[in-house]
Amino acid sequence: MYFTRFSAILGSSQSFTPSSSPGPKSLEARGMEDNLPVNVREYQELAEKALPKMYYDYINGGAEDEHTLRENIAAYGRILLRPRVLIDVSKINMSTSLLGYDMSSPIMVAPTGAHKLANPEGEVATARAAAACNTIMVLSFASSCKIEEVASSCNAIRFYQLYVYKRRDVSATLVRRAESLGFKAIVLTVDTPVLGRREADIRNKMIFPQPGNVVDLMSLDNDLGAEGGSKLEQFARETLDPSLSWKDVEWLKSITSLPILLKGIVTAEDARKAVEAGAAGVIVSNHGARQLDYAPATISALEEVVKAVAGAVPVLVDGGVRRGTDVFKALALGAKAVMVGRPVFFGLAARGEAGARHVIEMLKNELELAMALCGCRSVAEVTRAHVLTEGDRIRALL
Ligand SMILES: Cc1cc2nc3c(=O)[nH]c(=O)nc-3n(C[C@H](O)[C@H](O)[C@H](O)COP(=O)(O)O)c2cc1C
Ligand SMILES: CC(C)CC(=O)C(=O)O
Repeated sequence: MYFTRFSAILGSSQSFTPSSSPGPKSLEARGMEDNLPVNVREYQELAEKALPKMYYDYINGGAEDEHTLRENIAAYGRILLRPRVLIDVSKINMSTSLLGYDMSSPIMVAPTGAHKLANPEGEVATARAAAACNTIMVLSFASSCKIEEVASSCNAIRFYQLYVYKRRDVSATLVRRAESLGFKAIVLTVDTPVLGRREADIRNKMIFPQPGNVVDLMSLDNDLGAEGGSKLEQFARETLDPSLSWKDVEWLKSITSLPILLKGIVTAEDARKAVEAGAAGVIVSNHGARQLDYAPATISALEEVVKAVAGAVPVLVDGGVRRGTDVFKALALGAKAVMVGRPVFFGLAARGEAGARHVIEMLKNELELAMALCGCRSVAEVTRAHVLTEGDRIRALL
């Protein structure tokens, strides 16, 4: 259905094939080929046309007034760049590594649930796109595809995102499966003890397909939502454990030897606790503004967390990254890497695996350009001095 709608938009003969000489200079990488979207915003427009409203609203929406949703993007816009000139930028190296795993750039795929809402191939297509871009994908606990299908779809470095369910055995089983299937880390999401209030989903009576991994492990009420409202909300109420606390990090450590990253931290206090608890990494995230409205924009919270962590573990950030310059700003403020959620989902909805891949490649190309124009030849050369934040401007006036 999605492809039929999309074909009408883009022409059914269009397909994105990787350039034989990949690199920032190729026309395709610059998005100059006929009709291909040239930026994330255009992919979002295509996704909106391709998807049923209920699914587009689920993917795009945020919590309550969507203040934080707007802020996640707007706060990037308030950070200015301080380019340095007359530096030889004929060679730019964007590569980096996380927990010892190499990536071609500091742009990773955030865990987002239910990719079959966007494309029949679901997370298998996303995983292939991430693998083609040599980056790490974090597979959602709420994936449509089974973890085994994704693991066997391609040779890539993958992390596994975990929700702690009331049924601890279900969470524990999936952690063990991830470990045995070669996933390299567990990303424990800590900002969702209960689901945020997503009013578009409530209005649309959002139907959330049961996640592929969960179907066999527990019986869920198929008639969720019979009283109206969002089925996702009822699914979350049935499954998520609101008693999740710091002691559960200990529990998780007791059932896996994989490194554990905590996703959903936006304060210095919690960042310090995460390090004390033995986290191997901290992910500054507000869940794409889908949980607590009026939580800070993640790029505004990043520096506080980076300072609190003081280099003990890597800090990642997600939320609102739509441009390579956003990635650059996050690096300058101390992030080891960024994760992108909706942009990849939009690419997948618009053009399947090719679209998801093109979105990541576009962001990489934009980052490369930003680095060149700021005089940075490697990610290590991107420093705090390359950005001017609102805080900097206020301090300069005092
Ligand atoms: C449709 C959708 C589904 C998501 N599902 C999950 C999930 O299953 N687990 C999780 O930890 N975060 C989930 N997230 C949050 C993302 O991991 C990430 O924090 C967020 O999308 C980043 O913001 P961005 O979409 O602006 O890039 C989801 C986000 C979206 C948009
Ligand atoms: C609660 C999950 C099932 C999905 C999720 O994390 C999300 O929609 O933000």
